Amino acid sequence: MKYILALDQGTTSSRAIVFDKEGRIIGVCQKEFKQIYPKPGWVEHDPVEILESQIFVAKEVLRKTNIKPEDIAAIGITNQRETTVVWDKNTGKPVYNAIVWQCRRTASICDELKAKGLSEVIRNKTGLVIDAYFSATKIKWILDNVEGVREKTKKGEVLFGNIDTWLIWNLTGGKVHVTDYSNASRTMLFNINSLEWDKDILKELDIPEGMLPKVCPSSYVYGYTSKDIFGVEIPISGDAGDQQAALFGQACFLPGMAKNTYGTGCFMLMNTGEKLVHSNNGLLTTIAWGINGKVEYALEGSIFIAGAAIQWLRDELKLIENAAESERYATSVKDSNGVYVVPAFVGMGAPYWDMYARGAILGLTRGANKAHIIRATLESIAYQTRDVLEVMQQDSGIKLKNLKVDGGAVVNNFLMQFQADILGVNVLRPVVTETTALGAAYLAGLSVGYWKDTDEISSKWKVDKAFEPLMDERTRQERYSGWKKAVNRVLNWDND
Ligand SMILES: Nc1ncnc2c1ncn2[C@@H]1O[C@H](COP(=O)(O)OP(=O)(O)O)[C@@H](O)[C@H]1O
Ligand SMILES: O=P(O)(O)OC[C@H](O)CO
Repeated sequence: MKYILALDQGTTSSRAIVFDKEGRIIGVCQKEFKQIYPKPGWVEHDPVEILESQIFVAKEVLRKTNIKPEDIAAIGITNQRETTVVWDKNTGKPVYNAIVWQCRRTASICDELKAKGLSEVIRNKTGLVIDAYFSATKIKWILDNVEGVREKTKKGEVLFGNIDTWLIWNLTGGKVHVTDYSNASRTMLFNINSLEWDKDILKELDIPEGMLPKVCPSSYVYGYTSKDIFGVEIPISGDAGDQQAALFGQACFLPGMAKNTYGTGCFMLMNTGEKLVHSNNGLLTTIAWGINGKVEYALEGSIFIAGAAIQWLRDELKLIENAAESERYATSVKDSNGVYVVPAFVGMGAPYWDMYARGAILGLTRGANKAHIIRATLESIAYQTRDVLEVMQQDSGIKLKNLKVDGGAVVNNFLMQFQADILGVNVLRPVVTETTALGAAYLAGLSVGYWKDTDEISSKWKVDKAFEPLMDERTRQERYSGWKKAVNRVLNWDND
């Protein structure tokens, strides 16, 4: 057996990547799917389209690379996290569209939980801040609002899963209903101390435990693909939320090691080992992975909109034709001319946690042009990362010298250089930037003996380019304080 197949089900596209034993990419296939916005602030996906696109790219990458399914030693799954699917166990059909992590429809349910004084309890149990981001209130919304679903739930006919669970269930022909520790820790229903679904929270939200998947390690044989998909049964032996998978793919195996992934959103995670560190500044405590009989934790700063702001420039404002063009415009001007873009399109995550913040362009003067707005949009990704890095250093007591980066937007050299400048920290871009898929492949490969251990994996990490800070300290502080001022203007905007 020569290869591992990683299925990376992201917010905007499904990807399948084949890796060899050196952790090199042998082939990639990607398919975008529909984003559904039924109302302002609401975001949905069609779970069937997600499944079909994922199976399509998996078959297509094997076809393109001429690799036989027999030569795939194992499949690793990684997924956009929190996104919630509820389906009928008998028909296999979703009872509603997937409610996406970015969706704000359950903000009022969260407000009620906060008003009941549950913030502290929920933080201690789950490591999370009460927010519409997580699966718990999304499940409740479906049970309360989709006709007939609560009845079916009572009869045990309905299952819940995040996208990993939905894929594994379907890939195994409806046999296996599981998730892993990292995904479970994003539901706001999982007790990260006792490693069990939390009965008190389930009761509070009126969610029956029977519809939840079994929680397993992240590197583990969950089941086998049904024969009608690839013609052979392939073990599915790795599963992790995409941000935790990226931490694994970046070989951040030791406490204090951190990475930042620039995709639709931006997610910085720092490994804290077997120690569960609670943040006082708006970071999340989350499970990094469960492997080798133990669970390890991470601190996380979640930024909701990063690369998605570049898609907004392309699709809504039509200022650019493709994402790569943003770099050309940004470098065509010497700075943003005082313009700040705050892309709080779905509220703001860490460290602000404001469900009611909304986006804005600030600091406009008559000289402000398209290039300045494009540049300011890219800069907003770097500023948000600084917001998170500052509290990460405070909460962990660790001063980072280097930040490992990955994800679709790190090809943008302007963004990476500006990031190093605004942080005052070296930014290290590895050769393989598809680190999410790589992490899922590593988790899958470890459990079937394709790779021996994490030392073997660490030896494969290689830097492509190191971006060193060039900006002087005074400029850095001036620019950053402008950002803080801009953020203050948009907080709590939509809370009438
Ligand atoms: N050259 C670029 N400059 C800035 N952003 C980019 C560039 N290329 C891609 N992106 C952004 O990266 C994101 C895609 O990254 P990816 O890791 O595939 O995301 P996801 O897994 O969230 O779907 C998109 O939001 C896109 O706008
Ligand atoms: O799809 P991505 O890569 O933007 O990741 C989304 C995150 O998992 C949301 O928590």
